Parts: sequence; C-alpha cells; structure tokens
Amino acid sequence: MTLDGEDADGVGVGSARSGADLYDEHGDDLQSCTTQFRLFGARTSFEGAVTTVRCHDDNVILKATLGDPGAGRVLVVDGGGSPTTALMGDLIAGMAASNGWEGVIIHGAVRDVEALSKINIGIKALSSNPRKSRKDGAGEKDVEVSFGEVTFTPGCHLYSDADGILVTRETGSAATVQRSL
Ligand SMILES: O=C([O-])CC(=O)C(=O)O
Repeated sequence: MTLDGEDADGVGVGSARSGADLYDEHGDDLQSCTTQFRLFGARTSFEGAVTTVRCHDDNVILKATLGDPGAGRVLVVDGGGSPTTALMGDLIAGMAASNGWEGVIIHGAVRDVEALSKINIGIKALSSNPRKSRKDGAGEKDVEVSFGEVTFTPGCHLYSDADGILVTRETGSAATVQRSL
C-alpha cells in the first residue's frame, strides 16, 4: 500500500490532507490510535518510519536513540503511560530536531512545555511533569510496542496530525505517507 499525495492521474493534489482524509481513503488498512495525546512540539503534523523504545521512568535509551541521525523517522516511546517523571525535555527535543527526527510520540510525560512548543519537531505525549526521569539505562529499543489499540512495529509508517495517529500494518518502503499531501 502506498499512501501518497497523488490523485488518479499521478498529479499532486496540492493541499494538505488530514488524517481523516487518509483514513477515508485507506480505511482499516491503517491502524488508528485511540489514545488521546497532547501536542507539545511546534510541528502539528508529522510522519515517518517508526523506531521504538520501551522505557519506564528512565530516559537513557530514549536520549541515545534521539542522538542518532533521525533521517526522517518518528520515535514511538512506550513509557507505560507513566505520569510520574518526564522522559523528554527541551534539551533532548532540541537535539532530536537537530538530528533530523520528524517527531516523537511518548506514551508518558514530558517537561519544559513552554520551550517544547518552540522546537520544530512533532511531539505528542500524555502529560507533563517537572520531575526528571532516572538515568539507569533500563529499557529496550526496536521492539514492538502497543497502546491505544495500535501495534507499532519498527519500520511501519506513522502519520500524525490534529486528528490523531494513523499507522500502517505493513513495514517497508512501499508503505509511505508523504508529508505535503
Ligand atoms: O534530561 C532529561 O532527563 C530531560 C530533560 O530535562 C531535557 O531533555 O531537557
């Protein structure tokens, strides 16, 4: 499946299509996340291939991953839904934006909310908490994670906007959603 921005003649439609438009076109070929996130970053719409981290109140692996070149990817973080500590603040988010990450979705909390709103990256998280997380290095990378009735498999494609989060069921280069639809 290819989710591209072209009409039947292969001509770009020229205006941004929303998550609702994408869902209407592709239906249940796409998973739709039922978890209600808050939007924290300056970018309201973002997409890319998924990389995953699972960590609970410990952000060492998250920080190391966002220190790698993003190459247009979106990091999906299964933080166990914890509101207890922030897994990301403005320093890590700024680094992620500089490294070419398109977005970060955190099933958990962030901090430095005012500053995050000025960083040119997509950020969705459940909540905010000024308390920082532990630095023990507990967690896993590149594992399948699930929340909001969606399974996020590394390499699947994710599209996020004000409507919500859509995720392909397949992985690989054929499953693409171009940004300027
Ligand atoms: O270092 C942390 O735990 C998170 C943080 O405050 C930042 O990214 O600015």
